[in-house]
Amino acid sequence: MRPDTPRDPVAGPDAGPESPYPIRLSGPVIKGFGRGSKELGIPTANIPADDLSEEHPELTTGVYYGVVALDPRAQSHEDSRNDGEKSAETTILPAVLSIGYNPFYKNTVRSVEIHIMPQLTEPSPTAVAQPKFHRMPDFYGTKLNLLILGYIRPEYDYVSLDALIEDIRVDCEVARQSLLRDAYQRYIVDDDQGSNQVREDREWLKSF
Ligand SMILES: Cc1cc2nc3c(=O)[nH]c(=O)nc-3n(C[C@H](O)[C@H](O)[C@H](O)COP(=O)(O)O)c2cc1C
Ligand SMILES: Nc1ncnc2c1ncn2[C@@H]1O[C@H](COP(=O)(O)OP(=O)(O)O)[C@@H](O)[C@H]1O
Ligand SMILES: [Mg+2]
Repeated sequence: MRPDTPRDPVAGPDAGPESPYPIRLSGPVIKGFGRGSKELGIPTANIPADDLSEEHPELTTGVYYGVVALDPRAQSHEDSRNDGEKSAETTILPAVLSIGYNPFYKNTVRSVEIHIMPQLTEPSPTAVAQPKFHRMPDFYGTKLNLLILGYIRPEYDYVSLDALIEDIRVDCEVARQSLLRDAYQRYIVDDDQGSNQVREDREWLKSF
């Protein structure tokens, strides 16, 4: 059960991601249990977790923050004349995610669930007590690239659905404040100050 202790406003070192981060994950967006939007009002894009134990044994269950990109070609499907061309612009967006068994729901299989947040230049919808979590048009089947930049907390069970929602709201704020630091914003905004490694990670994020 969640301990009754105050939450830190940021997670991870100010100087930037520390080993083993950043960690790269990618996959098509698949169906989950359909609870995210319906029960919690928090949509989460689920990607397959099958190869996680072999490919990333260092990724323990828990809540993380990072950045994501969605394959822009999936969004411009109708315009098939452009097929194969990478003309559409890829946007990098902030994200908060959970990896694990959702102890509140007692899942028997591990899932990777990503809640995509609005750009950091927009006001945060989760800074208030009655939040409206960010919602985009559905993008099932679209390939998603995720760069995990830091760890926030372990997964917990909760006394109520409201307590789970409130903790995820705080996760969104922790992720946002963590990503607003210079060394992390570089993964979202290309300010020419990033190292070669940051540039490589950004290139990877945008490669579909
Ligand atoms: C940032 C974040 C933190 C979460 N933390 C927990 C947690 O501590 N315990 C838990 O049982 N589920 C946690 N969840 C998972 C939600 O319960 C999950 O998103 C919900 O069950 C929706 O599942 P679905 O995609 O299969 O519909 C978290 C989800 C997110 C996005
Ligand atoms: N901000 C968002 N973050 C993640 N997914 C979103 C967001 N807005 C809309 N979606 C869509 O909602 C779907 C997830 O909703 P959810 O209720 O968690 O269903 P599921 O159980 O199938 O994962 C995603 O697959 C995606 O298509
Ligand atoms: Mg989901």
